[in-house]
Amino acid sequence: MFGSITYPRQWTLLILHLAIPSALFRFLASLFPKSEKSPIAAPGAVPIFGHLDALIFSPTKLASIFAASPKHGNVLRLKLPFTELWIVNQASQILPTLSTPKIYDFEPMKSMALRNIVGLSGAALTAIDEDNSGVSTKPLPDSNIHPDNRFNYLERKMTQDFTRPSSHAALVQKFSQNLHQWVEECNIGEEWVTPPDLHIFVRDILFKATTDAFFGPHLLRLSPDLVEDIWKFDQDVPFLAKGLPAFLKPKAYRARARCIEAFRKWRSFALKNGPQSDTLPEWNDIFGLKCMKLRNELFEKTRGWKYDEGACAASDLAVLFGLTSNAIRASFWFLLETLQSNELFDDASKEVTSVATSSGSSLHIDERNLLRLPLLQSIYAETLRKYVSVMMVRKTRQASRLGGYTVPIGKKVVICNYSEHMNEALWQPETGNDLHPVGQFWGRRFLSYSKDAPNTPTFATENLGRKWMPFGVGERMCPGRHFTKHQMLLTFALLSSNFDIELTVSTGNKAEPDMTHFGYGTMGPDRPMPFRIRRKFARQTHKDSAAWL
Ligand code: HEM
Repeated sequence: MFGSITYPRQWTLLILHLAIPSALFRFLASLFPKSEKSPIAAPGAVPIFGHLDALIFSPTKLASIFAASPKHGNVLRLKLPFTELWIVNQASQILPTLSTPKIYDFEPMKSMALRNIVGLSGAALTAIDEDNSGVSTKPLPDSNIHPDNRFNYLERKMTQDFTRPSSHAALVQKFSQNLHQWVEECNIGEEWVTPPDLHIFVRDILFKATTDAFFGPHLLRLSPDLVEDIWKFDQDVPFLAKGLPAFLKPKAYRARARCIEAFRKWRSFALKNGPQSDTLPEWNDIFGLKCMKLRNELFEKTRGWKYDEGACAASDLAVLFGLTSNAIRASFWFLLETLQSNELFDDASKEVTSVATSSGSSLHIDERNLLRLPLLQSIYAETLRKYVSVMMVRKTRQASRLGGYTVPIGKKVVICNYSEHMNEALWQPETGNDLHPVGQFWGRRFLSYSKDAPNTPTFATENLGRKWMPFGVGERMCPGRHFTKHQMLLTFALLSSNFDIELTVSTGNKAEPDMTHFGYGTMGPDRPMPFRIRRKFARQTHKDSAAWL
């Protein structure tokens, strides 16, 4: 109905509408002296609008503000016309902030994300907002919520059931089985074929393998277009997250509505045909992982959720988004970066060979040992260091001391892993001449060489938690991190050992991160990466040991 607003005049009106009252408020506030010292403003603020331009229109500028911020202090202010966020840098401030949920609360931010990104509203959202008991087993001290109404705690507990060892084992086993099946059955033969983009290629394989493993095969069977719609929705998540009105970008809202509809369809099918909870296996092909059924049982018990199929479907969409968005892009970057260096690719392939055997007609990878390979782990860690940027936002539940300042109640603080990941001072290599600036990918950055065994490096984990934080830190640290690592390493292992893959891009035409996703997780590539691919060996001919790799 409406076209997306891209006209400068309309944007200007919108901004003035937002900015003038707040500028007036700031002027009045400035007449009264402040008693507390505030942190200095982050670089790049302009009069009246502060950092609004960077936050809304210029993610590249925002990225440089975060990258430069550690030089200016541990705590800085990101100024907006009507509010401000405090940026928190350096492990000494970040770790306590993210590990003290009774002061730094994630729930209001999660509620805002669910409202803006997946469109949750009404009584379902109220159940989230009214629960101030936190997500630990023990409710927060100032909460008087009845244990049965601790929706946020219970929903998180049911969802994170997928991290229980036997549930995780079922997930990775299904994922691995799906990926092996794709390798066996895809129509890539021994002649070169030339798909137009490595990212789309990897994305499509992994999306199906992962989604079928988590939700069972019926979600995509009932709604095959979800394979496309999810990425249209994903592309516009940064727009949706800002809570701007629908008429500015109707296509974003339409893609989201189609994704939610796909979950409605699946839920109606699964609820009719799924197993009862007293006989719940770890995985079944109707509901997928047990956690999806457990979540649904909670929805059925909770006021505001019980009869709201739209809310349940929207919440399931949030799970799919968390499951696929970041990890799949990261798997693509892992493969791309390794393909871009012959030396790195050869060494990484040798490592894969060391844990591979052929059994009958198919390749067997010892996945447990795959996850321990030092170079592969280093490439995985470097991929996440370079390509993940997540803004972790918290709201203070009470006043507190932070980096020498008093942070008042109700203040939003933001931690972005990118500030640490791009802080040159933290990432100097041990060997002085061998410099690898933080802006460049260096697959061996996380290897440690000992004097006794200089040719057998290990994966360096010392002090890692103080500077490498793609999955966050503390209570809300990502529960999908183990699956992500499994996915990234296995994808590389299976693709590199079964296929010859060559990039066909012209020299210098290297994909860079698409900064429109800055702050929202793993950034995608900013351009297509054409390539060619052929099967290494004819199907059904893997007879002997891994010598053919
Ligand atoms: C490269 C891959 C991934 C990255 C970089 C990533 C990053 C993160 C980060 C930084 C957080 C914490 C946010 C905060 O503290 O504000 C988080 C939370 C979360 N992630 Fe991931 N994630 C990835 C993959 C996954 C996967 C595969 C899943 C599987 C479902 C997942 C599910 C979740 C969930 C459910 C939470 C919320 C945890 C809670 O409420 O306590 N993530 N993720």
